[in-house]
Amino acid sequence: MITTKNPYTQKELNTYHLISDKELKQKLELANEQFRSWKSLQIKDRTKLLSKVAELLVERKETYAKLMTDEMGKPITQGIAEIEKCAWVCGFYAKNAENFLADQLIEADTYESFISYDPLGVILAIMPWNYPFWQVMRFAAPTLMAGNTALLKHASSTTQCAIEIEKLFLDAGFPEGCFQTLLVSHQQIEDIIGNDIVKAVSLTGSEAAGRTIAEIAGKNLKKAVLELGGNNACIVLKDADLEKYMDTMAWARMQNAGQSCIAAKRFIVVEDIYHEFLSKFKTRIESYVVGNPTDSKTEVGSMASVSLAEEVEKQVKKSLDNGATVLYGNQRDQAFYQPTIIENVTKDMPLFREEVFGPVAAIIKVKNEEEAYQLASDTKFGLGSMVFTADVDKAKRRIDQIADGAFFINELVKSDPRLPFGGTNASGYGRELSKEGMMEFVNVKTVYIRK
Ligand SMILES: O=CCCC(=O)O
Repeated sequence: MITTKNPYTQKELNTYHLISDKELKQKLELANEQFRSWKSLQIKDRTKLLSKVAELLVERKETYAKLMTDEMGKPITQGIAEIEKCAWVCGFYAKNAENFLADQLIEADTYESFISYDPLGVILAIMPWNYPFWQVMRFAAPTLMAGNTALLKHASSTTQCAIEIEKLFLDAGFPEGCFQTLLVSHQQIEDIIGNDIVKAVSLTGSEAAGRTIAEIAGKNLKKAVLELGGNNACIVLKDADLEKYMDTMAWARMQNAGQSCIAAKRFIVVEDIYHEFLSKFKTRIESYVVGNPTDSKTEVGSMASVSLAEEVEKQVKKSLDNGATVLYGNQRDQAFYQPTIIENVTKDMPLFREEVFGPVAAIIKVKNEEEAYQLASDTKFGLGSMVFTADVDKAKRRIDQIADGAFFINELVKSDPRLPFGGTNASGYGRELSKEGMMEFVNVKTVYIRK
């Protein structure tokens, strides 16, 4: 049984029953059966359906945003923006899928040779609560367009979002079984991955979840794409344009109440600009409208649950016990955590070492640029890094030293349907979005013809 709760009001929302093993078997068989006809459909027909999904998303954006606000506390305006981004990713793959999937001729020592991109079959997605629509749609759009069918195990706290997403595909005209939401237990997930019908798994979630799913997938020789946690550094060099980029830097941490894998978690600031940065950063953080996520003026709402906020509180407390200091904020009321700035953070503290999934900016002062880059990469995670500097050419010379999946100069790390998205090391492997993301769940088949 799943019970959902509004994190801001603490009111219970709904209860749901998990499906039985027998129902699960039927759903898996339906997905497999549908795969046979779905993969044979002309790509043009598949893309028409995805364009319809994009249309419905735009039509229903207020309803879906309200649902996210209720289930996980996302401010309503950020929910609307999330749904618009979902429509964008659907439009992007509707436009580009045919081109991405076209046979690729490769000259070899024969009459004809080429690569053909075939779907794999039924793909399982395990998705988290922080971007309940976006993370599902960025998986589903390329995966379905490639001719696969999809199963979704969503975070239980966003169960109604999961149900609505299945309905969205059906309403757009996708045949039954193309996209199904599964309300299942952890034990059932293991059975699903082990089932011969399921060919691969995509997980967006924590490092711990990644290790578990990778182990199950590995044992069953199933491909996995893992998009896990991050501990992105935001490097601020002495020539950074603070006037121009302060909003971007602050938002890099506070978007979605800090609950983003790609948020700027560690601000590494060179001493020459430290005081100016901190004073401007504090002014910006103080100015955020916080509180009720249903209010269209709210910028930082509630976190997604009391336990998540308590976890952040513990990480902050341990860091304060070790010498860090509060510059601003650090009040918690149930699931609401005030935007917070913590100074004097050092390498040994949870605020430096661990992923902090809430609205807390850790500030680290360094002597120079060299030390800044060195500390930025001193993490087991590898989702992305960002640097703010006027000398873009110099920053570009650092590209090959950044072992992350992304390096953004004068911009916050963000996802974009046109660009690959994913991490290295403890942030996982594989890519989502762009052509690369679509290629994760296809059979890259060599065709070789003699005549
Ligand atoms: O938590 C992951 C970040 C989601 C995104 O912005 O694409």
